[in-house]
Amino acid sequence: MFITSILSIIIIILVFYKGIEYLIEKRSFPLVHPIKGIMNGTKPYFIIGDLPLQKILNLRPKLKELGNIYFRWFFWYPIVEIKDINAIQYVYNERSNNYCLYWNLNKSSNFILTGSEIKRFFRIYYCAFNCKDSLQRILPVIKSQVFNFINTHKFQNSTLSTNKDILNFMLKLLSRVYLGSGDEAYHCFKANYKKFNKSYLDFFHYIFPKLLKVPTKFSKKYIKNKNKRSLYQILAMKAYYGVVKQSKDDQREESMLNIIAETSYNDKEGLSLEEIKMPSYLLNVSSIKGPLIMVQNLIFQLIEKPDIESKIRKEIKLVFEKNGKDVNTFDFDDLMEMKYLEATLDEINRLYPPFPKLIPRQTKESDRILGYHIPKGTMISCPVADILRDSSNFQDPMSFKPERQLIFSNPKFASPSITSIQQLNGLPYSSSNSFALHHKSLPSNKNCTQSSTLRKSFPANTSSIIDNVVNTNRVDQLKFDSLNQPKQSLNSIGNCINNNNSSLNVPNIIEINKNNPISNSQYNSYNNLTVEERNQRIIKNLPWGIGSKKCLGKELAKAIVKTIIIIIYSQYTFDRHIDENDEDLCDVNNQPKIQMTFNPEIKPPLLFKSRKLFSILQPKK
Ligand code: HEM
Repeated sequence: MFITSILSIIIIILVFYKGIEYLIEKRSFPLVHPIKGIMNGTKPYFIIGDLPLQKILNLRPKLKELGNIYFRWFFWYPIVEIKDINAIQYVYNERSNNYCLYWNLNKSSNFILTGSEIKRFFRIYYCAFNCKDSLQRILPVIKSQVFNFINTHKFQNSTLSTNKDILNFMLKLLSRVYLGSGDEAYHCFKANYKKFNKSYLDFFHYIFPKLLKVPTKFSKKYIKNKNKRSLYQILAMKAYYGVVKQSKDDQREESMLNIIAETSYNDKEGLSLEEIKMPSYLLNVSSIKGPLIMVQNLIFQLIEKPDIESKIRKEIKLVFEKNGKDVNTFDFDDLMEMKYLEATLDEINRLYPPFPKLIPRQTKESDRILGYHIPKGTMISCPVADILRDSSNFQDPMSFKPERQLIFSNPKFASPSITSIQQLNGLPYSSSNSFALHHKSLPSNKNCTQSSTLRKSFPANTSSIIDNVVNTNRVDQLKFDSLNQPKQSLNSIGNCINNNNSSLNVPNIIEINKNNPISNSQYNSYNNLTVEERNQRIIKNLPWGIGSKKCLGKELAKAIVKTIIIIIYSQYTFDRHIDENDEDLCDVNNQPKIQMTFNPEIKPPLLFKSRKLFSILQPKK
C-alpha cells in the first residue's frame, strides 16, 4: 500500500513535469520553416532551460551539430542563436528598428536611449574614448600604474597568480585610469567589478528582489556594495564641475572621467549633470572585465608560446630603435606602429573573446530569418565565440596564431564604426580628421586638436619591422633577449601570410602599412566590399560587437593592454611556477591542468614568476 502510494506520487510528479515541459516546448513550435519544419534546438532542461546549466550539461558539442540557426532555452523562453553572418548582420544592423536590445542591464534605463540621445552620447563617449588627444593624455597614467606594479617586491620576488595578483593590479590600474586616484575611486570601481561577477545567489536575488530586505549576510554585503557603487555619482559630479578652472594653478589629474567631462563641455550639445552621472558608459561589464581578461589570457598564451613572446619583444625593440624611444618615453604613435602586438591582441580576442555572446535582441514584430518564422518577442543572440572558433572561418581555429590576424591590417577589415557614428550625427566624413571631429580643444590642452588626430602615417620602414618580426626563426634565443640583437634580413610578410591564409586574397604589404584602418574613408561602408570581404570584416570585429552596439572603448582597451605588455615584456619574462605537490593543480606529468574559461578566471589559477631580462639587454661589449 505504502509503495503503491509512493509510486503513484512519483508518477503524478513525472506527468506534471512532462506536462509543464511540453507547455514550455510548445513555445518553440512557431519557429518553423515551410519546408524544413521546426527549427533545431535543445530541450528546456529541468524546466529552467539550458543557459543557466550549460556548464553542467556540457552542451557545446551538441550545439555544434544544430547548424547555423537553432534555439536553446533561457528558463521558459526559447532564445534563437544565429551563426550565419548575413543573418546576424541583418539582426544587429543599426538601421534595423525591428530588433531592440533585450537586456535592460540590471533594470537600469541607462542603455535604453533613443534617437538624438544616442547620437549625443555616442559622439561624446566615442570622442572621449578614441580621440588621440585623450589616449595620449591617459597613456602616462597607464604607464605609471604598470611601473608601480613591476617595482613591487611581490612582482619581483614572489609567485604571482593570474587570478589574484593580475586581478588586483588590473583593478588598481583601471580604477585609476577611469576614475582617478583616491580611495573612493578604487572602492567604487571594485564594487562595480563585484557587481559584474555574479554568483547563483545574486541571480536568485535578482529574480526575487524582495529577499534583499531580509537582513542576511548576503543582503548586507549587497547594500554595502551598492553604496560604494553610488560613489560614482560624486566622482562624476566633481568631474563635471571641475571642468571650469577656478584659478591659474588649478590642475586636474588625468582620468577618463575628467576627459569625458571635458569632451562633454566642449561638445556642441554636451551631457547634463544627470546624464554624466550614469555610470554604464564608463563602468560596464566590458570596460571592467574586458582588459583584465585580455591581459590574463595573454600572459597564459605567452608563457605557452615563447616564440610569440620573442616576436613581440623584437618588435618593441625595432620600433623603439627606429623612433629613438625607450620604455619610459614611448607614446601613442609608437603603440600604433606595433602591428605584431596588435595582431597578438586580436588573436587573443578571437580565441578567447571576453564575451562569448552578444547581448540578445528582441523582435518587435514577427519576421523571417533564414526561412524560419520568428514570432514577435523572440530573443535572438549571436554566439561570438563559436563563430570565431569555427573551422569554416579560420583554419586550425583552436591554435593561437597572431600571424593570421596580419591579413586584417588591410583597411578593408577595419571596423566601420566611425562612419556609422558620423552618419548618425549627420556629419560629412573626413578621412583626415576622423577621430577628433567633434573634439574641440580641451580646456587643459588647447593646442591638441587637428594636428594630433589619430592618423596612421607609418614611416616607410615600418613594413620591414613587421617583416623582420614575423619571419624571424631565432625563436629560442629571442625568448631571452631580442631587444639588443642586430637586425636580420628576412623573407617578405606576403609569403608568410600566404602560407597561413592560402585561401585569402593577400594585400600588398605596402598597402597594409600605408593605409590607416581607422581613418581610411575608402572602406567606411560595406559598398566597396564583396560579400566575402564584408563577412570577413564582420567576423574580424566580432569580439567588439556588431551594428549599433559595437564597443565604444575598443581603442582605449587596446591602448591599455598594449602599454602593459610593452612595459612588462620589454624588461621581464615569466616562468610558470608548478606546484608539484598540489594534485588539484597538476596532472600526472606534473603539468598544470590549465583551463581557460570565459569568466574570466584561468582555472586553476596560473602561477608564474617574473625574471628580469635587464642584464641580457645590456649592449654587448
Ligand atoms: C577587451 C576589451 C573589451 C571588449 C572585448 C569589449 C566588447 C564589447 C562588446 C562585445 C560590446 C557590445 C555588447 C553587445 O552588443 O553585446 C561592447 C559595448 C560597449 N563597450 Fe566594450 N569592450 C571592451 C572594452 C571596453 C572599454 C575599455 C570601454 C570603455 C571604457 C568599453 C565601452 C563600451 C561601451 C560604452 C559599450 C556600449 C556601446 C553601446 O551602447 O552601443 N568597452 N563592448
